[in-house]
Formats: sequence, C-alpha cells, structure tokens
Amino acid sequence: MKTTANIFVISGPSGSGKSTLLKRLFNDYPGIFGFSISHTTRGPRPKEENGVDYHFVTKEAMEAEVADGKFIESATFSGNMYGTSIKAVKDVVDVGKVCILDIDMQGVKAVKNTDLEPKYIFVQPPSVEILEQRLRGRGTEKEEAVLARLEASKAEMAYAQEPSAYDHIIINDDLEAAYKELLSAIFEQQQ
Ligand SMILES: Nc1ncnc2c1ncn2[C@@H]1O[C@H](COP(=O)(O)OP(=O)(O)OP(=O)(O)O)[C@@H](O)[C@H]1O
Repeated sequence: MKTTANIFVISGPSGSGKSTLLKRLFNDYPGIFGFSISHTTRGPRPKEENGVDYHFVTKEAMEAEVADGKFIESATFSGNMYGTSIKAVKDVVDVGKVCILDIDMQGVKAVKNTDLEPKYIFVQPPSVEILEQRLRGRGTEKEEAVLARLEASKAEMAYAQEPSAYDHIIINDDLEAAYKELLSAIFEQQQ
C-alpha cells in the first residue's frame, strides 16, 4: 500500500489520542512505519544501545550540530540535552520506512523550517472537557500536570485553526472513526 508521504507529523494536545492511534497503526502495519532515533547527552542506561535507543553524544558535539542547524529541535531536561536531528528522520526514510514524528506545536513549527516535506496531521479532542476527562482517566499525571496540559492545549487548538498549519485535522471522538480517518490521510486511496 502506498502512502501519501514518506514522513508524517502527528501532533495534538496531550491526551488527544496520538499514542493510542499510532500504537494501532504500528500494530496493524508492521514494518512499514518507524520513529526517528533521538540524540541525547545523557549516558546510556543498562541495556540501552547507541544508535538503537538513542544516539548518545557529548554535549560539545550536540551543541555544535545544533548551532549548525542540523536539529529540528532540541531541549534540555534536568541538565541533559535531547533532540531530533534532520538526518535521523531521513535515515528512517532511507531504510525504506515511513517516518512518523509525534511532536508538539513547537516541533511542528520547527519542522516547517527544515527541508523535510511531511504531511501534517492534527489529532483534536472533541472538546476541552473531554480532553480533561481523558487526561484524568489515563491517570498518569498529577493535578498540576493535567492543568498545565489543558492550558497548553488551548494554543495547540488555536494554531491548528490556522489555514496552513495542518493537512488533516482528525477529531478523535469515536476511536474507530478517528482511526479510519488516520488511515485515509496516510494511505493513498485506491480508485
Ligand atoms: N476516541 C477515544 N475515546 C475514548 N478514550 C480515548 C480515545 N482516544 C484515546 N483515548 C484515551 O485517552 C487517553 C489519552 O490518549 P493518549 O495517551 O493516546 O494521548 P496522547 O495524545 O498520546 O497524549 P501524550 O501527548 O500525553 O502522550 C488514554 O487513556 C486513551 O486510552
């Protein structure tokens, strides 16, 4: 089955259902899709392999590549740098897979400043109230984090309304219907 692009950006507020949809996609179409491998300056944990779990690099090397514009985005968490390089995305395509980038709004904007030409898909919750229910239902965040995610979702939803922000907006109300929409955005339709 042919896809409509080699790279897909999937974005949407935390709790909108990106992981749920992607898990199903990867399960139903094994071997077709891949995630890019991120870089980090933190040391590998036991069993983590360089070039598999992460590209483990030094701070100096990563800072130089970031300054050189080789990264889509990078950020520092608890003293360690993390980021996705443009090459890491191209590497997925080079091995014959379709690259899926699961990123937030800042990431989407950053991808737009690269030469990658993905299709942009936004996964939207039916309403903020339902998003809140799902975030609480997932039970993975503390109250503060739930509130921060709900607050961030406002800007994500507003950006998605801009005409050229996304190629497809999928409203994740009924999961079956949303998954079908995802498939039709990703796969070329047979006539
Ligand atoms: N259509 C749906 N109907 C009901 N519940 C759903 C639906 N889609 C997802 N959920 C549930 O909502 C919660 C959030 O979904 P998920 O974890 O996939 O969101 P996410 O967008 O990947 O979030 P994050 O960006 O934080 O990783 C999960 O508990 C999931 O089971």
